[in-house]
Amino acid sequence: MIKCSIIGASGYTGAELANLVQQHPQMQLKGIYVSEKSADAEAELGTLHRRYLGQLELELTPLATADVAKAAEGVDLVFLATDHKVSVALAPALLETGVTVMDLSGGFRFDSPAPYDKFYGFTHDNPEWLEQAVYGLAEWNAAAVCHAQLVAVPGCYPTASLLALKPLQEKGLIKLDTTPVINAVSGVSGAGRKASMVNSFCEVSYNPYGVLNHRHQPEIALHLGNPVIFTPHLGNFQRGIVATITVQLAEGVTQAQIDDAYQSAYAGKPAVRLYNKLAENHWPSINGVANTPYCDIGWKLDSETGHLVVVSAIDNLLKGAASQAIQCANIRFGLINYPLSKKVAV
Ligand SMILES: NC(=O)C1=CN([C@@H]2O[C@H](COP(=O)(O)OP(=O)(O)OC[C@H]3O[C@@H](n4cnc5c(N)ncnc54)[C@H](OP(=O)(O)O)[C@@H]3O)[C@@H](O)[C@H]2O)C=CC1
Ligand SMILES: CC(=O)N[C@@H](CCC(=O)OP(=O)(O)O)C(=O)O
Repeated sequence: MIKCSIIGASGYTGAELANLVQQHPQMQLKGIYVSEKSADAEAELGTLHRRYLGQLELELTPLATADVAKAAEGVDLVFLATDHKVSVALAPALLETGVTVMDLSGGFRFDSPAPYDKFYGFTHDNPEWLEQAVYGLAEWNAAAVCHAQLVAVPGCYPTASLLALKPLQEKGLIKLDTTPVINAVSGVSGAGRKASMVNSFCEVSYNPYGVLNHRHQPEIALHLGNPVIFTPHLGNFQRGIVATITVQLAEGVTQAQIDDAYQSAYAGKPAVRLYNKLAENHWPSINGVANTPYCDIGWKLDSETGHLVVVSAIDNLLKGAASQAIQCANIRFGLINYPLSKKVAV
């Protein structure tokens, strides 16, 4: 049994994680934490998130930053489901205890501090751990995740975008010096549980935001190895992301090469479901992935112009956060592939 604790467990991704850890046949949930002065301190998780009423009965323990090492006592693995700045503040003391850390924030997704000043609005003061952290895109980085003490679980939009684009990039199918264009829409849970004007019910519309300056643009570009134009949109639904991506292919790339790129990249990778065997008018959708750990990918080539449209869909709280963190933990500790293993019911 891998013993786990979760810091930030009352939030949207933290609660999903708590549920997945509790259901995991080879994991044990030892502690769930919130900030020192949290309004939710001592509450049962199932009373905050009623889907889990009577199932998640552990109480949320308040944790002072200075005492964070307590969350590592007697456990093998700590999940950080906290804001970027909080994760950067908490991770070093946890790592010093020798525990493995899966961080769901963007606090360790880059290999240098520079993007933090420009895109995150704070100065990163831990370049050593930035260098050591492994980017946890589970289908692509398993060999490195296997040995990592600190895993930076990718952002939700980057997960959808990278899983769609990497098969093309790795096979050299994207035309040199061109920039894939990613238009993506996310449900409101992507903004977290804390109330704000932006995610207030009456304010949410369908609109772009972060145009040409969203922090996921450099994250996608870094881990793809190609610049991208990324435009996120806020949708008036709870959870899920659909990314519609337009790519200019290299001269002469055929349908067979594209199909082969996706099939060979994701053979034996049950979290990714390919739509090319479905009828032409079937595309990945929010309904197809919400509340599931899957990434669905479909594509269509315009053979006259060499443009490819790729559509990728995930649940932002699962494949975009909690279930991808569990996939990384499974890889790191050699566990069964829960919740994707066919032997275990989800
Ligand atoms: N929502 C999403 O779709 C995705 C989110 N992420 C990232 O995952 C992280 C968590 O996101 P999300 O679940 O949405 O966030 P929420 O705002 O829903 O939850 C944040 C959690 O952190 C707790 N917290 C805040 N400060 C501290 C602290 N100092 N010590 C301990 N706990 C603290 C909060 O509780 P309290 O304030 O009561 O203490 C709460 O439990 C973020 O970095 C986010 O960017 C990544 C991918 C997708
Ligand atoms: C709808 C919404 O607000 N989404 C969030 C992305 C959430 C996510 O992926 O988190 P990271 O911050 O950990 O990268 C945003 O655009 O900021």
